[in-house]
Amino acid sequence: MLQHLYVPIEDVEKLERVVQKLGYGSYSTIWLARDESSNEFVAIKICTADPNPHEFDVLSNLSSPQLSGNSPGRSMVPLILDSFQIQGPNGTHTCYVTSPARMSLSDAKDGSYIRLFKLEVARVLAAQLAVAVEYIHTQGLAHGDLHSGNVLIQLPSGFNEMSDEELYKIYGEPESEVVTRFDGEELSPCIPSRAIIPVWLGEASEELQPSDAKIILSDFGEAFSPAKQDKFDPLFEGFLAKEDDMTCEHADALGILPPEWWNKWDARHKKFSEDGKPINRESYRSLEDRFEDSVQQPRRAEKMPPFEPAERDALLSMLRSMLSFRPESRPSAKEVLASEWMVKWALPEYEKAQKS
Ligand SMILES: Nc1ncnc2c1ncn2[C@@H]1O[C@H](COP(=O)(O)OP(=O)(O)OP(=O)(O)O)[C@@H](O)[C@H]1O
Repeated sequence: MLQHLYVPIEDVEKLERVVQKLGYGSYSTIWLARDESSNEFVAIKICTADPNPHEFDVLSNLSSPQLSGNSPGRSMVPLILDSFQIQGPNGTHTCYVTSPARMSLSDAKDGSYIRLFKLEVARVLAAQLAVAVEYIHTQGLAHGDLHSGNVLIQLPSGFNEMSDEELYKIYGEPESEVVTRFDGEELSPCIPSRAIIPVWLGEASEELQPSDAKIILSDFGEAFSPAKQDKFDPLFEGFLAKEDDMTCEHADALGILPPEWWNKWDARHKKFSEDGKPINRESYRSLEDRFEDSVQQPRRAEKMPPFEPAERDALLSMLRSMLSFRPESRPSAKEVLASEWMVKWALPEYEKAQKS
């Protein structure tokens, strides 16, 4: 708990023009506020009491006006519009102002019973993600924590025209809950006395339209410079899964590991013949099987068009190359943008959405 020293709500309420809470993470709370000069909504990220938040440094560098101004990827990273500090009982909280967002992709799915996007929207989102990642790579950075909770959707145009009263009428006023201890003891002064529940500005994934599907790639807390630092993560991790089970899943989906790794994996004999055929198993799912039961079948069940075979094959071919076991065999973001699926399906859909 001591590393996660949040700001007391009273200190947030002292900030002028904070109107709602947008979200929270392990290292911050994020608030919707109105910029006094432009009258537009902004997001204020208030970090936990950490004298030197890594993300702030990264985003400050990315926001530098010297960096290529008109690259489309630049509009998809949260540029810092302003920054200040709050002193609280836990120490100094760095606060920075960025564009506000409506929801993350995972929020949009959680807000839906069917958890699917329109095919056009999925293409537009994937194209922008590749553009954004390629942009940050050109700035010498790797994001380090790409997942659907960190891809945010921008607020719809027209949101800024809303008055605070209209905002509260449509989305509700801030609701808070008193913070108590399980053992009934007094809270220490470093724990906020109340917590505000984040507002829901989002909509169900299937309702999102291509023209509204504009992303902001957020959470640069794990970003790093590959030229200065190596970082290794497994392609997939499982919650509570054993390492051998995860390795088996990798080999089922993507084929056997490179020989020098395969030969070191002793448990392979229990699950595979020496030439990599699955043995002693009732179920075994290749990448194509997983795509069929996790993407195509749910789409058909909800009467949403599935991927046509030519597009599916191009998409799987791009994904398979991105999931190569050896990092050096994986395409760069630039090469991903040049893949058949991007060129024939995703990027044209993105261009169409920009014009509409
Ligand atoms: N600009 C923004 N506009 C709207 N909501 C945002 C914005 N930035 C972040 N959020 C929301 O707040 C949540 C937490 O943000 P973020 O992941 O950046 O915080 P964090 O403290 O670095 O968290 P963690 O490292 O635990 O993910 C996000 O999942 C998102 O829902």
